[in-house]
Amino acid sequence: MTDTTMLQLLKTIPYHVKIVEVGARDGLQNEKAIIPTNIKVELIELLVSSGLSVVEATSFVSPKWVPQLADAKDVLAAIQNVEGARFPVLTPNLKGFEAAVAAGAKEVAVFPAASESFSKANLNCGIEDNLARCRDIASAAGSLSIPVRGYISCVVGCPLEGSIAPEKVAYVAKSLYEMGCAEISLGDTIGVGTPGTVIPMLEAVFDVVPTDMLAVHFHDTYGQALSNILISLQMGISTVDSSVAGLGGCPYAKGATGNVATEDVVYMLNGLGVKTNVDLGKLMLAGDFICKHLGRASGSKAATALSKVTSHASKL
Ligand SMILES: CC(C)(COP(=O)([O-])OP(=O)([O-])OC[C@H]1O[C@@H](n2cnc3c(N)ncnc32)[C@H](O)[C@@H]1OP(=O)([O-])[O-])[C@@H](O)C(=O)NCCC(=O)NCCSC(=O)C[C@@](C)(O)CC(=O)[O-]
Repeated sequence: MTDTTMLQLLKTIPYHVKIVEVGARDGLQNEKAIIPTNIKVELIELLVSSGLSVVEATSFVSPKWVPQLADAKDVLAAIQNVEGARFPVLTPNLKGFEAAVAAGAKEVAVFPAASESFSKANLNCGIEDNLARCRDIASAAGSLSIPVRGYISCVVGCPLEGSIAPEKVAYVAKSLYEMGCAEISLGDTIGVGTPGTVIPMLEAVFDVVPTDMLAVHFHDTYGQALSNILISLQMGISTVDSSVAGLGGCPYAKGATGNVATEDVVYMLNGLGVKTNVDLGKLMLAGDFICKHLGRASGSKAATALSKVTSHASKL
């Protein structure tokens, strides 16, 4: 292939991609054994030192629903002086928002679903009631100049309802946009999407929200995340959520495995010549650190392969 053909194929890919690291929140929320706060804090510090500029830190949700993140206040307190990144936190209602602000949060995220059944399973209320809660948070955040990210779960498929129509996603995206969300992240919560379902979903959302306000959030249950990210980049998306070592899974989405691994995303973007400002070697140290603590192998194919190459090379 000539350089010109390659450039033609890649010309719509952005020059720079912002990675939103969700490992410390989405990655850990499903872990059964409670992880000590100092381990979470050290993970966040290692992630920041790899160059990641947005590291989602925790959630101010009910500890009865997500026991793993019951130490949200302590995590935020411990990272107050960590510089170099923003630390958004999830807030499902005003109670969570107020607790987050009191703990020092400077950015929050609301998280409605495009599926009525998943909304009830995850938040104990339907889409409309939850959007009303999101509006309350957006309004309270607006008066404190706190930016709000809006996540939409189940953008192509739901563990309870199956396929989700693109119009449903566009409806929730428009609602989040109109209430003033600064960024809207489109989540394939159970990782069932392929470019065949992601393209029509993105097209529907592009009709109602400016493309530069959108992010994509893929779980890798069916091994489709990188192809879904690539097609999203080709369609103009330049913000990608991912989780170090591919940690993750939603406690209310049975069977869903981890998020796409940040190391795999960075490896692909490096290969495409796209800037991320993330040092892959330092990112792998963060992945090693948390995998050692969890006592399991990394879910990142790139990190696994690169560490074998490195240990092989060191023996030569
Ligand atoms: C929304 C609720 C709270 C409703 O849960 P509920 O049971 O209906 O709440 P409630 O208002 O009846 O309160 C029940 C108890 O929770 C307390 N409570 C109430 N709110 C809070 C709060 N904010 N922080 C701390 N405590 C809280 C409240 O004070 C009360 O305590 P009690 O009187 O029984 O001792 C619950 O359903 C909840 O916390 N859900 C969150 C579940 C969750 O975090 N799921 C994972 C998120 S991941 C996701 O959604 C997908 C995403 C974003 O990653 C994208 C993707 O992957 O695609």
